[in-house]
Amino acid sequence: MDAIEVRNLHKRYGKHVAVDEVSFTVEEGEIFGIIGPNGAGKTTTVESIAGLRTPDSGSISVLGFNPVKDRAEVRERLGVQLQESSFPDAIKVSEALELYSSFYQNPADWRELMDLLGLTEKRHTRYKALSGGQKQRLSIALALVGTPKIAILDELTTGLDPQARRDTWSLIERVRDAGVTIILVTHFMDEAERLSDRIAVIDGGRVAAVDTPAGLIARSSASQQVRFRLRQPLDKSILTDLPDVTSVDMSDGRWTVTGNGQFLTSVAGALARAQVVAEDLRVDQRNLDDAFVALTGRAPDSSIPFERKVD
Ligand SMILES: Nc1ncnc2c1ncn2[C@@H]1O[C@H](COP(=O)(O)OP(=O)(O)OP(=O)(O)O)[C@@H](O)[C@H]1O
Repeated sequence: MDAIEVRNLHKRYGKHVAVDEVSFTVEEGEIFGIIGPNGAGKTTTVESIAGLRTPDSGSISVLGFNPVKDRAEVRERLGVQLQESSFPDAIKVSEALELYSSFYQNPADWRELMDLLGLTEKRHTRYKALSGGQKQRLSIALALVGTPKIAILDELTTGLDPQARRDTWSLIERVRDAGVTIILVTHFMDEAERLSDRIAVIDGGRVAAVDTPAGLIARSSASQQVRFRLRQPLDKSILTDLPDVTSVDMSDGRWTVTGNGQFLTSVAGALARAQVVAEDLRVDQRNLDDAFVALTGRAPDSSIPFERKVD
């Protein structure tokens, strides 16, 4: 069964169309990534799924419920970590978790969650005194405290240092393994590629593509390169004649072969047949960044600063 079905979602702010006929489905138990340039309509889309914004037209089903009409049912089953969580400055970590858990019929053990998110030492600390990373982890804990069937995580690791990001990724995988369906909105291509089962690329309010990370990468037309050195001489035509090889350059003993499709396998086979050994071999892999550029014409925004965790 689909956990979420979004059909022809449309939302405008004044004259500005923020979301334009967006459709996709999220399967139960998957991590569904949403990526796209700034202002693409990602937050508007996920906040509509959570019932926090009312679409102008289109339909949304969350586990069979309508987020606007069946608000209580959706709230009980869907947890949201919003981009800018704002809590009273004076509230303490444990108080926030206890308070939020009281909103749900079947809450998680908030002390366990606090421990899982590495916040136990900070349980008596007031919200305003938390570091950016700690605030972020608290907002994740609050999204999970209602034992939701679906969690929406918007900018999951923005503000976290590299180690804390990796810890958070492991946590999210554990949450998914426990059966929670996750929608992950992110600016980080490595995060989307590592965590998502499928990804929707949203650009200018429209869905540009929905596919697995590997499927999106395969769609990007960018070619791949392999570089190596050869001890023995090699007739260049052995490589240029290979299928899928588009160019071969050699200078200072360093070879650069560009191609697509299965060209790496053909190059490796040709070198083996010629009985030459490649040294210092380096493959420039295509990744989700390339797919993002191919689909949106823009480079992903990787300039979001992170804040050092102060523990
Ligand atoms: N409440 C609002 N009132 C007016 N315009 C809005 C409002 N919320 C969003 N917008 C505009 O709608 C468009 C989509 O915004 P949205 O926040 O959904 O995009 P986003 O993809 O989440 O962007 P970002 O990655 O920067 O968070 C943007 O042009 C934004 O300026």
